[in-house]
Amino acid sequence: MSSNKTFINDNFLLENKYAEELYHNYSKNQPIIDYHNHLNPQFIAEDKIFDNITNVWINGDHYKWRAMRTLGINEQFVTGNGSDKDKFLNWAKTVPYTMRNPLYHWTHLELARYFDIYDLLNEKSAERIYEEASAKVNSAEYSTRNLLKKVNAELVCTTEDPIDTLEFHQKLNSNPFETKMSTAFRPDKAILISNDGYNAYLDTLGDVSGVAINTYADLLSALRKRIEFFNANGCKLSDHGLDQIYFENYTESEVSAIFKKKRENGELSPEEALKFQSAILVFLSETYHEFGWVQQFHLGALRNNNARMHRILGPDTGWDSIGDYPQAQKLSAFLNGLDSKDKLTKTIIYNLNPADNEVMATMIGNFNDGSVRGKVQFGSGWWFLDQKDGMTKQLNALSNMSLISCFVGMLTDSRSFLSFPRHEYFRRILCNLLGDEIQRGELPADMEWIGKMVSNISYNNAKEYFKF
Ligand SMILES: O=C(O)[C@@H](O)[C@H](O)[C@H](O)C(=O)CO
Repeated sequence: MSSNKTFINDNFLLENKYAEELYHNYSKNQPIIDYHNHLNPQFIAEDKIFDNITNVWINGDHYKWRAMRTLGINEQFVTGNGSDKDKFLNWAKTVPYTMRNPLYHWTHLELARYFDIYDLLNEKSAERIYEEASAKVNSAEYSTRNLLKKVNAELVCTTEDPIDTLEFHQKLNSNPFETKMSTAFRPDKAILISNDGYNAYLDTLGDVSGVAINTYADLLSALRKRIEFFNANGCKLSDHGLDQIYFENYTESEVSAIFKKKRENGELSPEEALKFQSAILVFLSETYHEFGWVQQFHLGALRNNNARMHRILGPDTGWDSIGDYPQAQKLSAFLNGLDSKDKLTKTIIYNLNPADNEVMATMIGNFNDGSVRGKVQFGSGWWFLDQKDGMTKQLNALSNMSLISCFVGMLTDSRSFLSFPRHEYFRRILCNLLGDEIQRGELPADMEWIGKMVSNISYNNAKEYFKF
C-alpha cells in the first residue's frame, strides 16, 4: 500500500515547532496505561486472532454504528446478518461523511498505525483496504496480544461486574506477556435497584459470593466478599456509570426495609430507590477507601433512549446520549460525607454533559486536601466528548480551574483493540494546545519544564496515581 502521508503525517494536529517538539520528544514514545476500557479479557488471555478487519474494528463499536445508521445504512450491514465484507464496505462508504466527527481522524490514524495504510478510506479504496487489512488481521502478527504490543500498551484495565469470575485475568496471570491486564469493579447492577432483573441479579451475586442475599446486610456482605476477591486478583479500581450521584438522607433501618420490600418483589417508589442507592454508594466508597482503590464515576449519560432498538439489540449498542441531570449539589454532599469521615479514596469524576466541565474542574479542588498529589481528578473527555473539541474544553477547564500538570490523562474507554491511537490523538491535542500558547508568548518556551509536564500527563502521572 502506498504510504502517501498527505493526511495522517508525522505532524498531524501539530501546528508549530513547539508542538512538534513537545509531542515527538516528550510524549510520543511514552508507554500507554489504558486505565479504563471495555475490552474483552478473554481475547487477551487466549491471544485471539481475528478473522478479518470487520471483526476487530467494526463489531462492537457503537460509535461507527451510529454514524452508519445516520447515513441510512440498513441495520443488516451494521449489527445484522450482513457479511463481514459488506459491513466493511458500508463503513467505508460512511467514512467520508464522518468528516469533523472524531471517527474520521480515528479511522485514518488506526489504518496508518496498525496497517501502514495512509490512503483515505472510502468506497473507491474499500475493497483494497478490506483485503489488505483483513489479511494482516488474520495472522499471528496481529493477534490480540501483538495488537497491544504494537502500540506499546504497558497496561490495560478492563471493566467487570462483581459476579465476574475473573477467570481470564487469572489465566493471563499464569501466562503473562508484555502488557499487564487489570480489572475495574463495576457494581452498577447492584446499585440500580429499580432496573429490570434486579432480584435475579442478586440471586447470581449470592451464588458467586456464597452469601444468601435476603437482607441488606447480606447484600453488603456479598459485595464485600467480591471486593475482596477482585482485590486478591489485583484490582485497584472501581467504576460506576450513573446518571448522577445519589445522596438522599436515609437511616439504616429505612434502607433495610426498602431492600426487604424489593426482595419480596415489592414496587419501590423513586424516593425509596434513591435512599437505597445513596446508602449502597456510601458503603461501596467507604470499602474502596479501606482497600486503597481508586473510584471512578462516569456521570450524566441518558441511556437506552430508543426502546424499540433496546429491545432488539440491548444496551451499549448506540442508543445513548448526553443527559442534563443536575450534578454539583449531590456530588459535593457525597464527597463531603466521605471526606468528613476520612474515607474519601482517590477519585476520578467524568461528566458526559460538557456544561458540567467547570463544575467538575472546580469540584475536585474542594477535596484535594494535600494528602495525595492529584487525589481527586477531573477525568478526560468521555464518550461523546473524547473528540478534539471535547478534549480541548476539558483540558481548558482543568487548566483554568485546577492543575493540568497533575492530570492522569487519557483512556480509550473502548471495546475495540484498534482504539489505542486515541491516546496519540489526545497527546497531539495536548501538545498543540501548549505549543500554541508558547508560540503566542502566553507560556515561556521552557521546553524542559513543559516537556516534563507533557510526559507526566501522557504517562508518569497515571503510573504514580494508580500504582498498578
Ligand atoms: O462506561 C460507560 O458506561 C460508557 O463508557 C459505555 O461503556 C459506552 O458504551 C462507551 O463505551 C463510551 O465510550
